[in-house]
Amino acid sequence: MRLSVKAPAKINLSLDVLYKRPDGYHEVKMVMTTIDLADRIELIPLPGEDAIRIVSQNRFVPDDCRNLAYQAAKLLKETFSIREGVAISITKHIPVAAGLAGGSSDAAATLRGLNKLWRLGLSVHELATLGAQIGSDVAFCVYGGTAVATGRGEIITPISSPPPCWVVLAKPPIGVSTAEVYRNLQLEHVSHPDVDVMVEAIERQDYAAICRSVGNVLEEVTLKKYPEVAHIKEQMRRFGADAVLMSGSGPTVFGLIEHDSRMQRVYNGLRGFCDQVFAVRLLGERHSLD
Ligand SMILES: C[C@](O)(CO)[C@H](O)COP(=O)(O)OP(=O)(O)OC[C@H]1O[C@@H](n2ccc(N)nc2=O)[C@H](O)[C@@H]1O
Ligand SMILES: Nc1ncnc2c1ncn2[C@@H]1O[C@H](COP(=O)(O)OP(=O)(O)OP(=O)(O)O)[C@@H](O)[C@H]1O
Repeated sequence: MRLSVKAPAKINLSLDVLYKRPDGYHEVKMVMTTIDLADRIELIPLPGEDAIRIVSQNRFVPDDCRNLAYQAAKLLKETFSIREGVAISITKHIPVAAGLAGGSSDAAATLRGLNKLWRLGLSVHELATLGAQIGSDVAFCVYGGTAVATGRGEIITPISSPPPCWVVLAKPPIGVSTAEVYRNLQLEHVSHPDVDVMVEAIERQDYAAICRSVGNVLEEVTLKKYPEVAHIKEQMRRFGADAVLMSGSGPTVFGLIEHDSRMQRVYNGLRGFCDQVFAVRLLGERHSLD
């Protein structure tokens, strides 16, 4: 039996960093939500072969132990002494190194899928705890939907999904190192978004208040190094997006837009000067994962 699993991207509607921890990670508080831009993971059993193989046509995706989906399969195999092999075919739609948690979502989808394929019977919480060993964003990606993430990002509290809207994404042709962005963050010099105000706006289903409350403390770091990200933000605003923000450590910028005609204008406008532009719906709900 082969299994197909959807691996959606995330955006950070609000991202605050509280302090740097003794273990080198940063304590964060953020609101994350899934969007309908997804990789497709296929899990294919390898009878009589105790191996993990990664298959991908995308030249930016490693096909060895550096791949986060590989690490997810290895973690389950080792933790539960599984002697079965699996090929993991990854069809990439999420841009790589974009701030959209593409690799993390592939790892999370692999955990969810192998839990079924190998009949492990693990709960979402157990899968998320395992996922956190692979990367800070993996726990959220296991849950999907909309959640507040705290700790280094691995403590997940699901919340209501925001009201539906369009999300237009634009990624300039640069890759950003998450570690470097955190390293260059000067906490005493940045303005902090109010994550609680965002959560309340979502709970009230107040679209205008959600748009007013978006904020990302990492934005200043990436904008300073890559002026093209600031340019995309300006253009997205000019074309009429209701709210504009960089996702995660960047460089992808997203715009929230309520009306179809406005979405079309923003999308077409950005296509004029940016290669990677997507217009997708906010998923927000957990049941949209499979
Ligand atoms: C920027 C975000 O994508 C927002 O959702 C995440 O905070 C980053 O999550 P991620 O890419 O899964 O990050 P990891 O792979 O765990 O860590 C990459 C590097 O980012 C830094 N890092 C990450 C998370 C965190 N809370 N504090 C950090 O300082 C660390 O230097 C770490 O070595
Ligand atoms: N399955 C995967 N898909 C894409 N990249 C992967 C994968 N596994 C490992 N990688 C590596 O991870 C690096 C970061 O890619 P990814 O797309 O996950 O970044 P990101 O979206 O910025 O992540 P985050 O938002 O979690 O910080 C890539 O440069 C690539 O070498």
